[in-house]
Amino acid sequence: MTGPSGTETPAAFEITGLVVRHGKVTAVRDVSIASPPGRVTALLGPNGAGKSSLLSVLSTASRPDEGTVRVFGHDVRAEPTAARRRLGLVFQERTLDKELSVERNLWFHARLFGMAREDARARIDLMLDLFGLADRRGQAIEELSGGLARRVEIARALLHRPGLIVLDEPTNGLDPSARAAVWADLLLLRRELGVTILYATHYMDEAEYADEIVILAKGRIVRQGSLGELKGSLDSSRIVVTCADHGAAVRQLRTAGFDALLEPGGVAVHCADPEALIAQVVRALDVPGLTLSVHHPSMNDVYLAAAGHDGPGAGRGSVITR
Ligand SMILES: Nc1ncnc2c1ncn2[C@@H]1O[C@H](COP(=O)(O)OP(=O)(O)OP(=O)(O)O)[C@@H](O)[C@H]1O
Repeated sequence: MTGPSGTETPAAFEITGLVVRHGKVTAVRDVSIASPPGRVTALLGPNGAGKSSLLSVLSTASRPDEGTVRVFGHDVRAEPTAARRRLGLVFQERTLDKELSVERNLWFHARLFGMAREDARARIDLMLDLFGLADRRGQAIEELSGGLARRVEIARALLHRPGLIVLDEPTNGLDPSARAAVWADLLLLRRELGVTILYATHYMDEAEYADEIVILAKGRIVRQGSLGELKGSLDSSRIVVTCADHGAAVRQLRTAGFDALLEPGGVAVHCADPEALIAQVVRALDVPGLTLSVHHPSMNDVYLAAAGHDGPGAGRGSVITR
């Protein structure tokens, strides 16, 4: 990738032709993904799709069976220590020492990464401030809520100034308000520190924070793109009509030239731009108790279509305009 000065700047991560096997199981099959610095990438996929196996190789915890993986230009196989120094990791299992204070946990991490005492002290203060943890510095981890402990883990992952933070299901087990707080932290990091983020999640709403979404199934990439691109690839925007006589509504709409379908929630008119057609749909109908609503595909529709299921409206016909 070319930097602002015209010099080549390495990708934050670059995964090429990655294959990961666990004995006879092939968990990741020929996956290639890259990210420039500063981008947020989400990995989605059902259980067993290969997300953790991919993140484990990227984090240098396990080795690739085939392909290459680089972190800021450092090959994880040839230069694992250099790659590791550019990485901040937050994994599913909690790795804080529960009996130690917030500050001691951060301190041990800083020393493990060879940070000088003065630098470590200043950086710990900065992270505690940034994450709203300054008044908790002396508290033992076991006294904190799950959401706060997760914040400490994220603060710790950032201490040694990594350019890339990798999170495997960072909000797993947290309640909705703690999840929202973790995401506020992550988006702040990106804004304030320009950190590149790669995360795996099962929550569809969390995928919407990403610039790039990669959906894996059975070890392969089945969809990839921005949220807008992925939603645009689905033909499931629609106007939904409910009224006292759905049969009459279908007949009237078809007479008017619309491709109307009777669906569980009412009568659907699938089209690329529902807002532009809604007035024509209203004019075509003469039925009691009429209500109309506009639906656009959600991340859930994208995910279900990619995982091989029919989402609401996925793959259905679009409107025939008059
Ligand atoms: N240590 C292991 N030994 C054997 N098989 C494994 C091991 N780790 C993962 N697998 C298998 O590899 C495949 C991919 O698993 P992986 O954990 O990478 O998927 P995942 O997408 O992270 O799933 P989840 O969302 O459940 O965490 C699965 O079939 C899994 O059973």
